[in-house]
Amino acid sequence: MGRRMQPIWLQGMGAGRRRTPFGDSFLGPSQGPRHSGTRLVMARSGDPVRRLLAIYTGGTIGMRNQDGILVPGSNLFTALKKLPMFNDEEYSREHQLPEDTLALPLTDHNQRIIYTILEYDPLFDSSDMTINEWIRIAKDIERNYEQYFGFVIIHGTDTMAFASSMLSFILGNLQKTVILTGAQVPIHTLWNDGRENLLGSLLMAGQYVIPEVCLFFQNQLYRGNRVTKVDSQRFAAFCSPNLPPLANVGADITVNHDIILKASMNKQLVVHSNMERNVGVLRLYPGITSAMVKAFLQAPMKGVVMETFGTGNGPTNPDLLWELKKATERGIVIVNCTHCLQGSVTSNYAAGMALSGIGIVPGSDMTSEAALAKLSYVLGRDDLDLQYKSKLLTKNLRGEMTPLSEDFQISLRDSKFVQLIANLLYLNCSHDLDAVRDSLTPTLACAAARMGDMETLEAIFELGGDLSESDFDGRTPLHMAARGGHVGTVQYLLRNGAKVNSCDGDRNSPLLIAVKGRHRDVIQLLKDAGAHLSPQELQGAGTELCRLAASGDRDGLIAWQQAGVDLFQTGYDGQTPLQVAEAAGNQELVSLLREHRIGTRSDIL
Ligand SMILES: NC(=O)C[C@H](N)C(=O)O
Repeated sequence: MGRRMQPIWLQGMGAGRRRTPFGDSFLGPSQGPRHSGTRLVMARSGDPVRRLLAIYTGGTIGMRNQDGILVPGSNLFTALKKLPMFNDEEYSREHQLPEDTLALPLTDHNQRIIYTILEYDPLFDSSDMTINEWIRIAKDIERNYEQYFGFVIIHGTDTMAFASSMLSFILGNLQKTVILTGAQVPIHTLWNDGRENLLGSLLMAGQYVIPEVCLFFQNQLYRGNRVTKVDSQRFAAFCSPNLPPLANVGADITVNHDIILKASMNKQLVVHSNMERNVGVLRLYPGITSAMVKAFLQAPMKGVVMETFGTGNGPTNPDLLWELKKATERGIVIVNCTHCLQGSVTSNYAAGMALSGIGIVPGSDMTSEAALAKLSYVLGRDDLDLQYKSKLLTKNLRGEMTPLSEDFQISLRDSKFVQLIANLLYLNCSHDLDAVRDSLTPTLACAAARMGDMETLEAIFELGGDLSESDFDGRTPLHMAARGGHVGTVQYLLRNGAKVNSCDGDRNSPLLIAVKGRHRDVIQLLKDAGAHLSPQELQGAGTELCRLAASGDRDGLIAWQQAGVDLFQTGYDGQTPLQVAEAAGNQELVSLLREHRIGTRSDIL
């Protein structure tokens, strides 16, 4: 018997070897080709294999013709096994690949890519896909995240732009390549686009680290939340009207490195499965009546993408505007997107201004698919209040929109400056900047919290920053928000992992800082979240209370009491605050403290 090799699929990534995708991301000049002057986001060659998971959900690509009708077709694996471009038979045999796994022939750069097919049962025409199926895909990616280098999702084209938009929001902190693809003509027919699309997707996902949800079709790799289906039959079925492709595949591959999102380093993949289902799309048309709009906006509707004319205009009919206004007042979030294929909503026209004046959120240059997905994601975030959700919708979260130009008009004293720096660090940096980012993040977050700037905190959090980390003085964003008395920010931080009793370099807890600032609402929030003053903080409390009593500082005393401190302890000289107030002749305070002592006015203090 000849010597048997260890199956190759047990080596490399599959054997549990961990690597940070970005550790391997950039191909230097000596390591391989550069294409068209762009820096490649390419996996370093020389690794024995790259393993991919191909999730087959259905769609025309695998369909079979039954009596002249196309129906979803199972067993894509067997079809691919017969095609040499998808199956290096000799290699598979020699390396004993498992039943559901195939190897591509070696790439031009000697990269071996093997892929496992996970076939859904039942398979779907994509017209039947819903948020439930997209969450299922995301969970399958999560379950298999460590074992695979990248992921290809084989999906019907009809709703693929919705799927790629939804998945871009469902999958948080993505560090690996996820590519959706499919076909206009089944892979089993002689002349089809399925082979090229699938092969291209496997090659891109197996060779490049592009930490985004992408869509590959007709030699172009697009950002998934920027695409829309524009042709029901031609092979060039998709376009990305407001963002160039991330990569073009021809004789050469050109990767548009500058626009590829930066991965959130050191963050775990998060599947946001709490997507709001009660969202919809309302396309305005000339003469639409207020009664129709009213009917559309009834419960259970929670969020609506409203497709408007041109740069975001709609009829100025007062009845219709009234219905929209009533809906926004009821808490329905409406995002204004243009029904034009290309371009952005602006506020150039009076008709557009009328819409923005009634609480409708401008959608910039988002596609309707992306806006719907974003609404579903943002409205599903139970940790945010409604006002903040509306604000978040105007922010660029996953590269789905070009930020509004006002976001770039910053000054050094403006909180937008902090936000811009955070964005630059997270979205555009090379890995040399990772260390800079890690050391600057707590400082940026503290600066934002000090200003009560929840937008920036949310941006930092969304981009993968940890909001519980302390700056060089040991202060956390919660300390800073408590100092500023920013109730909403404190609430937000507590919901997003802030440690309620952490102490800064001076051993002050957020609660003590709030007490000193007399921020009663913040004190209450912190107490409700389990905050307490430490023994060190309580040590000098008696003396501090006497000092407050001497200066007649009623609010100061109330703040200490609210934090759970007994007002009748003694100061350094054995006197109580009541005795000090008596000695100072402060009758109002004396009577308040007396009543407090006998229990009748404890509510006042
Ligand atoms: N080309 C296609 O895949 C269309 C098919 N009806 C689907 O979306 O599943």
